[in-house]
Amino acid sequence: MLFKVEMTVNPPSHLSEEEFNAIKIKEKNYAEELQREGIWVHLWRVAGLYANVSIFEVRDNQHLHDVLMALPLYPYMNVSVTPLCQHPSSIK
Ligand SMILES: O=C(O)CC1=CCC(=O)O1
Repeated sequence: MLFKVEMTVNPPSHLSEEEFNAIKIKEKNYAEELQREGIWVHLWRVAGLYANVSIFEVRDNQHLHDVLMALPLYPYMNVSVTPLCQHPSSIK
């Protein structure tokens, strides 16, 4: 199942820069692992914003939920999920 996931990061004011940077390193490692596994299929920065647009390929809704809940930055993000299906004019 394919999903578009939009994430906007809201850096918390109660963490030091060092503490927040440590979470960002964990997020990067987790994102790279999911990309290697073929789960995080696309990861794009939204120009001008601390936000991304991503495509996830997962087994089912529960799998997507588990993947997103495990994001180290999850407590500091607004996340929006949109289910995708085949477009009738797509040649893929
Ligand atoms: O910077 C972001 O958009 C949040 C994020 C997702 C994966 C990652 O490494 O950072």
